[in-house]
Amino acid sequence: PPSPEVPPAGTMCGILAVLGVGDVSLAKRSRIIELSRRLRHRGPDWSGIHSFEDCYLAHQRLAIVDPTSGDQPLYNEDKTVVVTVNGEIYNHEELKAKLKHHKFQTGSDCEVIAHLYEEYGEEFVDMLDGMFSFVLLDTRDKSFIAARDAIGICPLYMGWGLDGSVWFSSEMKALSDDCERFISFPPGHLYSSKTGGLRRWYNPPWFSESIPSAPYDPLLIRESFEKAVIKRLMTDVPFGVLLSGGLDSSLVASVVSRHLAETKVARQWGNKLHTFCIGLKV
Ligand SMILES: NC(=O)CC[C@H](N)C(=O)O
Repeated sequence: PPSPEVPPAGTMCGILAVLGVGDVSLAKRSRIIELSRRLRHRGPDWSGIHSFEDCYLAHQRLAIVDPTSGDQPLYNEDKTVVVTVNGEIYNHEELKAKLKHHKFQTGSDCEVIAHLYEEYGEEFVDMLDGMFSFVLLDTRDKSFIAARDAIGICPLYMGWGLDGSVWFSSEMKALSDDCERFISFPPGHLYSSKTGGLRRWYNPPWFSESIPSAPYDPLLIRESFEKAVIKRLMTDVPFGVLLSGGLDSSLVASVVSRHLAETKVARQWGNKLHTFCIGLKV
């Protein structure tokens, strides 16, 4: 799992989805926009909402990849599949290469989710390498799915309204007042409206092992660590590293500074690494 000291790029963005609310009034829409605004601090760059009958998908964006055209919700070609995502899909380019006959409308890493769903159905979640929480609505049969990354880096909550509606949100504050009951969405799980239940999509072989048996291999640890840091440099906007003063954040900063010059972001913003520390005045 990534260190919490990895730059916060992508840990923000706010999503809110309300499905099957049985109310298509303007008042309901305004209420949902108002609730989505409670997540504004998670994404100052854009606010978006898509409604289809009595289903609403809202987004507050902190733009990381393709800031100019990647506003959300995102869609498939004919806009029958709608998706609102918080997260980063690190292998989006490889996945796009598998979807040659699909037309992409944005450069967002997250758009791939709508097209993968069209191609593979809900099983596609296992193909994503990244951190994410998302809600996807298939307007053709009014079904929806929601999923959270393997270890729950991106937050997600799920709630149920008295009117039979199902809610998802990045933070509890957008659903606590309108839901009769709500839960923290379990990491590595997927909710599908078709089956009406949650199931674990993340099933690595080591889940069933009681004692991990790989021999100690420092070179492998080093390579994996470097790879994990490098793939998180996928950004079109400047970023920094939070230094805690400990070993982990120093290692992250040293790997980043060695690889910064090769990144897309360095060509535009320069290859000087910005670091931040938090201090207390006593
Ligand atoms: N902050 C986010 O969750 C970013 C979402 C998406 N990857 C983007 O760049 O816009």
